[in-house]
Amino acid sequence: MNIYKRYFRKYRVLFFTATTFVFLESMADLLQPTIMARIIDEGVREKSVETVIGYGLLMLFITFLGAVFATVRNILASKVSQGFGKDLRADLFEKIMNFSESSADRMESGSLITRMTNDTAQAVQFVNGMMRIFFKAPVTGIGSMILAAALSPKLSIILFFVVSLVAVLIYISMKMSYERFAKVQYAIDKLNLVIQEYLLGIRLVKAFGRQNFEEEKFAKSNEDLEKKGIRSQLVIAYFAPVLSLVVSLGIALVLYAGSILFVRQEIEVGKVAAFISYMTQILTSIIMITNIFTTFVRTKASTERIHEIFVAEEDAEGGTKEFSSEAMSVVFENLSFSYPSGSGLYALENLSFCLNAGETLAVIGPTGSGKSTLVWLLLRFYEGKEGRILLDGIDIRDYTVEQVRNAVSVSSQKTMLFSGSIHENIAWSTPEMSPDRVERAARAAQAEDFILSMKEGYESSIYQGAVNLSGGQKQRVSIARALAKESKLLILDDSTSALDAVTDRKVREAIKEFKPRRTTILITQRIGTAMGADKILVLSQGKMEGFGTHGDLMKNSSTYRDLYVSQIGELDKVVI
Ligand SMILES: Nc1ncnc2c1ncn2[C@@H]1O[C@H](COP(=O)(O)OP(=O)(O)OP(=O)(O)O)[C@@H](O)[C@H]1O
Repeated sequence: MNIYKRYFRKYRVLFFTATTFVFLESMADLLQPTIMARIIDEGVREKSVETVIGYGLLMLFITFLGAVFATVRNILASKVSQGFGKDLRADLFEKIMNFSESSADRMESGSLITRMTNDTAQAVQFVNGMMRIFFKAPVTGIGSMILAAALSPKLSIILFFVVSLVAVLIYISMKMSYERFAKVQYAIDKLNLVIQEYLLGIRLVKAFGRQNFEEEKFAKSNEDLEKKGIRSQLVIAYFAPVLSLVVSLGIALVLYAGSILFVRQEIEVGKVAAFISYMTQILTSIIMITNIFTTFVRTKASTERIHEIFVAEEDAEGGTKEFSSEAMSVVFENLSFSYPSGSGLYALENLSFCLNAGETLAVIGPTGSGKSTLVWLLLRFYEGKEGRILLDGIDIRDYTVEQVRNAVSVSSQKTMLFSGSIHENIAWSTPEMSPDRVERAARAAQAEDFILSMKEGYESSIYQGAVNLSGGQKQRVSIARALAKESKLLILDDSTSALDAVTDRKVREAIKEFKPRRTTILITQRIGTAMGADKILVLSQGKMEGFGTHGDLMKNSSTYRDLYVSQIGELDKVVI
């Protein structure tokens, strides 16, 4: 529950004011039965109308005060709990933004959404309840016990047994609830994931006629949630009637014992009535405490899930070195890396190559050979296990993560555009970017024609998921966005795969014209794209199969030659 501490500090004044009002409200409640006893014993029994009216008015006044206190504490409780919820969600969001890739791989997005919404809502409810009933129940309960004991020590013996029995029942129900509630939250995670996956691939699901399969998957998760939900509520379903039964038996016993004491003239009628009233207050408080414990148990499970986000690994920080040159040299020295969540096999193994500042490197290799992994390492999403990467001759870990990412622009394999205008998407790295730069980047990415053919040109909207653009159009906007960013290293990760060969060539030529001295890495499966680069790196199963110019590789790399033959034609027609 440590995560509440920092927020508690911020809201402590409002929190204490609210609890003060809760305390005052409880006092008002506690006074009622004693005044009632006076009305019966001093007013009704003595037939004194003035006494009945006097105490009656006092009772009304105290009730009114109690209502005022309750209103104030409700307002304050809402303010504090909603403010806390807003702060908690903001902090969680910030933390998730700084997640290391390993953390992001580990926590599925469906689970993160549940934690950000359901679990925080549970925490908000807990904080709200803490100020509304958490203090009220113990104060009213303990106060009632003291006043009841003062009224009749003998009847208090029955009270003691009833309260003890109820406390034991609550303890057992709490133990049973915790595990079940945690399972409910994980079932919600799973359901969210199924929904999310379906929504992301909705067209594919329909195209493959897999609706039935997806429906079944959803139904299974939905049923699982239903079962776990029922199991978690069964605890309350079983225990609530038992508690009510114990409470009713207790009241019956007090009435019975009270009547015996009354006959023996050891107690007055008003006092028995007040005792029953206090007993009801005590038992209501205990029921409230049961709710508190249920909320507490649920919140404990939710808090642990929120806590997991807060302690997740963040992007590594680094040293303080700064980039000096205009373009960036890139050196890999015996670098090996395997994904923390992967099979344990190296995604890149003992990789060494050197790319001078301003040069273009093409990385080619079959699928799964480690091409994208190289990009993630250059962006410091992951750290190499052995060996090192040098940027401008300095170990990548000696720069801050922010510096490295500022110096690199990337157009990734999975094109992702954001809802907003085309201009906003291209100028995404620098919102105040001049329209001229945006248009130049669009021209270089061969995107201007289709942008201008749209009704509102650069101000045309991109809908969520960029559903109103074709695959090739999305890729071109994504390339323009990478080009427009002021960077020293440009990485295009298979980002011209949806373009025809002519447009692909035009894009490559324009990239160099746009910023001639920018180091560029082109990741590709196409030999035609790789051929024109200053250097080509051939990867296969994470290992370097060749490195050099097109001519060098045609002589020395059988993998490269095979790729060439498969894509371009027979070797005897090849001019090396
Ligand atoms: N997040 C990840 N967690 C675990 N393993 C991964 C992860 N990403 C990639 N891998 C594994 O690392 C290896 C290299 O993957 P990578 O994406 O770098 O290949 P690639 O050459 O870019 O492939 P493609 O051309 O298909 O994009 C593959 O075996 C892949 O299964």
